[in-house]
Amino acid sequence: MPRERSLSGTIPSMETSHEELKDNTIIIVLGASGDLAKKKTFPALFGLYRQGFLPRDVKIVGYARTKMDQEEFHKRQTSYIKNPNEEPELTKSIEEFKAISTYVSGGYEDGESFDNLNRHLDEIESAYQSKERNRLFYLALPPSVFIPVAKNLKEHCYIFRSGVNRIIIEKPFGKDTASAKELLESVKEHWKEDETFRIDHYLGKEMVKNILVLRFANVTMNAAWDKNHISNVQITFKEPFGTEGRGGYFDEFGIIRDILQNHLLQVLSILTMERPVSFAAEDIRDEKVKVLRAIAPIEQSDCLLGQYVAANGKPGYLDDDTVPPNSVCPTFAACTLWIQNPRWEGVPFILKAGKALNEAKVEVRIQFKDVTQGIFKDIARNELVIRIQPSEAVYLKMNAKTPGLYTRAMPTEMDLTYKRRFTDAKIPEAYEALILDALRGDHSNFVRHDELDIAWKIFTPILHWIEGRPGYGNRPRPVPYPYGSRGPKELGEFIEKFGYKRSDQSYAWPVTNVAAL
Ligand SMILES: NC(=O)C1=CN([C@@H]2O[C@H](COP(=O)(O)OP(=O)(O)OC[C@H]3O[C@@H](n4cnc5c(N)ncnc54)[C@H](OP(=O)(O)O)[C@@H]3O)[C@@H](O)[C@H]2O)C=CC1
Ligand SMILES: O=C1O[C@H](COP(=O)(O)O)[C@@H](O)[C@H](O)[C@H]1O
Repeated sequence: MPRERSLSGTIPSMETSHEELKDNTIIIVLGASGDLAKKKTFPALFGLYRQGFLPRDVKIVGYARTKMDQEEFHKRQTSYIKNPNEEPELTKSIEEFKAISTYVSGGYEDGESFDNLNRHLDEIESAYQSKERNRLFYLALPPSVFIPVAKNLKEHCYIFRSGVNRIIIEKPFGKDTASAKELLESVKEHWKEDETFRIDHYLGKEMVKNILVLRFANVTMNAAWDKNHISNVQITFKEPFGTEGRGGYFDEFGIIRDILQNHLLQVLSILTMERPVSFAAEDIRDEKVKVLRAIAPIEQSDCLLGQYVAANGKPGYLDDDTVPPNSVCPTFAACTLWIQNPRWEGVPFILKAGKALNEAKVEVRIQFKDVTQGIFKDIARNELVIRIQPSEAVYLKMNAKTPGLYTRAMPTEMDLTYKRRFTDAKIPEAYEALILDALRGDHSNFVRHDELDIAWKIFTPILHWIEGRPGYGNRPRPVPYPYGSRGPKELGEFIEKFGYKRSDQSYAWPVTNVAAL
């Protein structure tokens, strides 16, 4: 098994398996009756299967408590697969996908159910020509059963000889530093770090993966990537729908645990880490950990919390029957983080996320400092925007001379919109990319245990404050914002406080009519 050297030259304590699972592999999806499996896992598996990326003769086994026959399982398994017959040049059909998929029902706590699952797996494997057997377990399950399932899989379904076992775990990985530690330790009792793949699906998104290339493959970008050139950074997640139907789950977690502590912090770490020695998983993750360790726990005064209320015919958060009345759970949060290292000292990183907002958008907006005034006055700042979704794009807002017989600057942009630039490219779904990485044994885009620990240390104090734990000061009340709005009305002032300047010069995209200026 190859080992990688870390930056400091020492061998990391965890071993990293790069073995690609090619033959004799079963992918077992636990929680196969649930939402995640239906909406993300099975469509991603089908996407990989039809493009020929799954191991030869792969089999898929669904496992959950719900009792259903194979037909019902196949119906659910394929219910979110859009246009399965599109792209006829791809060889595999949805019928073939169903044919390689079977279902076993059983509980999560009792060993007997897992013995039953194991018998089913043994039966599939009895047809193999060689001794090698590989099992990839995907836990599409609520965290309350992670520990018993990880234990039962190890005790009842693990292959001890001639094969590779891997386990994929979905967030949330705990609720604060202490609970995450407990969860990590319990899973570690049964599964080694190199067998464990902790998914943060934002790490599988094309534009998030692009950040390292944009930064380190371009001298121009890299040269301006520090406190001397950058004034402030916003990493924004906006969803145009509320928590309707999911309020019970959401209320226990809130927007900070749902989005900021994992997805946005991961983006931040890639955006700000130093150049890794190589693209090897441990080199990348070592650098991410280093920068995360330089971030101080978030201050209460650096937070703006909101909760949506009914507007435009849409219900408020508290109108959901599954939400406790008077809940003060934030559905919007903006939190400013500070990195205490020589590159980033003094640059505010504003992480903001909200449900029930005016649009669907995830982007990174890097605002550069003012140019020297004198020959220019009130000129717009440069902004580099990396739009993660929808419609992947990178654009640099920059000033140019207004065409014609004027000497006047105007805001315009250099625009790399993916669908225009790469007309025939198929951008993979995040889950497709990550499941393929797990099959290849590549941990680069998965969360290492120490990353997680530091991520929780940054957020735990404000989470305890929001929960009203003793010793954290007065419990905050989120400010209301209307469903479908940009968020709390206080947001503009909050962002300005950290240096963001909204240009009042007219900016028109995609076309500027000079005659109308
Ligand atoms: N390749 C492409 O597709 C390109 C597209 N464009 C388009 O051009 C338009 C302008 O681009 P851009 O300047 O980047 O984006 P926006 O004008 O949408 O947003 C700029 C910033 O201002 C904030 N903002 C937006 N509306 C308000 C408001 N009413 N009051 C206060 N703050 C506000 C936004 O915050 P928040 O998001 O939190 O509301 C964001 O931080 C956009 O529609 C963009 O999509 C431009 C260049 C290239
Ligand atoms: O993890 C989560 O992410 C989704 C948003 O994912 P995206 O890929 O559609 O951007 C969010 O809706 C959900 O609340 C959260 O748990």
